[in-house]
Amino acid sequence: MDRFLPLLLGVWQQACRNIRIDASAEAIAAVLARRLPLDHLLIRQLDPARAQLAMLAWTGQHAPPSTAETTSPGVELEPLIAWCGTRQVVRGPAETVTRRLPGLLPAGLCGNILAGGLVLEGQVLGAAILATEQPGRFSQEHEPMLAALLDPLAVAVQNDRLVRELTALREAAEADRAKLLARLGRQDITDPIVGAEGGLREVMHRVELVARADTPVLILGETGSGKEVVARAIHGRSPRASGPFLRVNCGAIPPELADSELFGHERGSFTGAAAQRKGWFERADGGTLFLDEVGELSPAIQVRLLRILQDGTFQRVGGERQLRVDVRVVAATHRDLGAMVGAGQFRADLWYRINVFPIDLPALRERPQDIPAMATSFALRAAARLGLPPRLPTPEDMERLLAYPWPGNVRELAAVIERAAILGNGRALEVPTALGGNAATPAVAASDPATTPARTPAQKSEETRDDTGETLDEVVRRRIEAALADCLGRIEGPFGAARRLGVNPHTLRARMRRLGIDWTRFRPLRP
Ligand SMILES: Nc1ncnc2c1ncn2[C@@H]1O[C@H](COP(=O)(O)OP(=O)(O)OP(=O)(O)O)[C@@H](O)[C@H]1O
Repeated sequence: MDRFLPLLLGVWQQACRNIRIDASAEAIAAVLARRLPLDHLLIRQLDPARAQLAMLAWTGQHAPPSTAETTSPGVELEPLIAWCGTRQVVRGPAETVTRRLPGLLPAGLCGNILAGGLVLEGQVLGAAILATEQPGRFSQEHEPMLAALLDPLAVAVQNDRLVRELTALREAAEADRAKLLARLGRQDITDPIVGAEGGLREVMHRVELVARADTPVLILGETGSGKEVVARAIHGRSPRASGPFLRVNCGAIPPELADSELFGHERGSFTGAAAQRKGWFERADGGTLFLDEVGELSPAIQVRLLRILQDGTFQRVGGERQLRVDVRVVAATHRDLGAMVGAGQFRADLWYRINVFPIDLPALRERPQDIPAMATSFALRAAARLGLPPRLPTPEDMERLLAYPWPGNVRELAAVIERAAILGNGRALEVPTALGGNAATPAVAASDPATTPARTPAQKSEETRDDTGETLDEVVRRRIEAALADCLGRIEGPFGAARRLGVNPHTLRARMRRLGIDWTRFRPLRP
């Protein structure tokens, strides 16, 4: 073995330096040619599971134009796979080797052959074939030499295989991403921030200031005003941008699961904990964790959160080990956390910790100058998502949009524009119908919207009916119908009527049955 050491070292170096097999085969062949008679080095890949044999590399002057040759039909691969597994070296004229191991040599290869199987961690990968065009040039002393070289050659094949797998996975992930973005009508996963130069100028200034620091940020704003968009902007401009950005809706986690959701659990730590699970903090390691609706966390979780914010350590539920993560926390709430602290509902020490750098996000009605650009951007996005020709709001539409107080903020505006696009079906944007009669008249808009408390469309219909003399059932019917119209007939889910009305979907369905309300009437595209 010692006499092959310089050769072996040279081949290992080339196998490790070159990731793709065509490059490593060329480099290895050049090293081998200094010690061996060699015209061609061939690397064949064997896939025992699919019974496939393919040519990975073929070096030398008379290499074939393509190395894509695969198994000839009818070739029985079992004996070849078994031989590769033994890692024995064969030597002899091409015809003799072919008779002994059918399928090993590609058609057209003649001369003298030295070949051995490539195996890594017990898995048969393929075979390496050394060939000279003149007969009889390999001798017995070359056999142990090739046997010693089979390991680095197997590593070269494995590197190539792993790179191909990674490339295929990356391409599949990119294709999925492109497909999903096309369905969302976007070019990029991050939302373009409309209004960055307008109503959000001050917000974006604060985002730029804080992004590069690693301090916690607290974003304060009404529901749907764009708190997540701002949190993503902070992450995207921070040194953690290439790390994960994860959003947790603290209000949606059942209190009894909050501990395990945020910090993970060990296997068997409670009934149903069948396997170990990483919590949100661990999954966000190296990135940003966006704790939305942070005011909804229970007092017990607030204590644990304070600890992880103070020293970065935590324990999984049922675990004894102290774990450490490097996570930046961006929290958000639509609640008045200061008042909650005063009322004893939120820990003062946690509030000080997350309130280092608050960002106040104005409600949409406080920045009407952004509405035209947003409506246009959402109209284009809706058209792309729905596969319709782009239709933009008319000046009259803009007036209506500007007159409406947008209690649901940007999210509501996006939903109205999408509804308008669906209703218009590519001909126009049906903004008046999409606003569903809820749009404030210019007279209403003239009353100072900034001082008008946010009202849902359903709330507004409630206010006007007092003097109409409606029965209770009629009132309920009107509210349900208004919510269904707003939610395009959807009952369940985050954008469903049940959520909007604050009732359980089962309760809503039961009421609808009793009142004879047919949700299909509210679906925009009825067959
Ligand atoms: N400035 C903006 N430019 C473009 N789109 C925006 C902007 N602000 C918000 N949006 C869009 O409005 C919708 C709601 O935004 P986002 O989810 O960030 O609001 P939020 O305040 O986090 O809501 P919630 O309080 O319900 O968690 C999203 O679809 C988002 O893309």
